[in-house]
Amino acid sequence: MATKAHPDTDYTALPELGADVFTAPLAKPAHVGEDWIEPAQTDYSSEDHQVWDDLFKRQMEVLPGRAASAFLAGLDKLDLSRGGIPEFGELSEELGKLTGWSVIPVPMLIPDHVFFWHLANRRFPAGNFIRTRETFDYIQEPDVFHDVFGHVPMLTDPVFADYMQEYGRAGWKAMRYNRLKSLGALYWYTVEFGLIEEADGIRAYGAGILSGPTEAKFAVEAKSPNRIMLNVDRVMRTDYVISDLQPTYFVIESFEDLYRQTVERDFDRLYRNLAPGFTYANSAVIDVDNVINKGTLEYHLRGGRGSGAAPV
Ligand SMILES: C[C@H](O)[C@H](O)[C@H]1CNc2nc(N)[nH]c(=O)c2N1
Ligand SMILES: N[C@@H](Cc1ccccc1)C(=O)O
Ligand SMILES: [Fe+2]
Repeated sequence: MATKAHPDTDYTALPELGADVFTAPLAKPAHVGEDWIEPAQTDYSSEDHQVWDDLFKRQMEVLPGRAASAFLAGLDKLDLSRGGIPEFGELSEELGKLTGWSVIPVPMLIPDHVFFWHLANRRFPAGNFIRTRETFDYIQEPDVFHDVFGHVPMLTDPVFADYMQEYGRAGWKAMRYNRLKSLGALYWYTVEFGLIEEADGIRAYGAGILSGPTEAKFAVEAKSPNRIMLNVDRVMRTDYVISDLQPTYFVIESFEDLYRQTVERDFDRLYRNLAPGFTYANSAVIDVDNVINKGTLEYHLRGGRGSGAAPV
């Protein structure tokens, strides 16, 4: 009989789901296996590569002075400015030398437990496809530009790289406590939309901020959003929107501080005390908050995306 991996201690084999570790199934395309890895990266057209180059150029016009230094250093270390959609094999080779991570192609959003399993093994699942000109400004599904440009440079930072692996390891426990949404909020407010205090001011390290020009400006310098120091107990109770700019961003002092607040703390007690849903609205400022600046929320009060409100 095949031995079954124990989700909290053995990260080598994909654990089987059961009544205690359950996530909603996603329709798996027939050409991928249980690991959801694409047999090969897409054979991109020259237009696909051109879309990448244009997205890259647009980001480089806004990121200096707004992106975290770890991110900009990562772009450099991986030579991501050389043009065209990176080949994942070559990219993994370079990244592997730096922090032991690799990048694997996946077709779309993959099930939570598979996503966690890859992260726990220092494999970053990246969307294979690239957006088109029609969806140039905004897509909801993560494509290769969001995943590779936005996430992969941060994986060159040794502390952040460890945090990502530990996040993957943390997933199954959260599932057993039925608190995946709470852990998901932590991912959202750090990995996707995190800000960091640097000597020259606040900078972005979250991939959702760094992969688009509007949010890069909005998150770092607009008057609308709240900017609050990260507090894990608070963030894991906070709702989030996936379809618009964030009303609130959470700020870390350093990646070491993020690591201390999360990896070096046992979440069991926290999970036991968390309500199954969210307690705080994504625009709320509450008593315990260490507020850097309280936003006007003007953008959201005017109706947000689709209303024509300026992201100010
Ligand atoms: C909560 C969980 O970490 C998150 O929703 C996962 C699920 N599956 C994913 N799948 C892909 N391809 N990319 C992602 O960022 C995620 N995120
Ligand atoms: N230390 C957390 C795990 C964790 C690591 C990294 C990020 C988030 C959570 C736990 O005991 O569950
Ligand atoms: Fe992402």
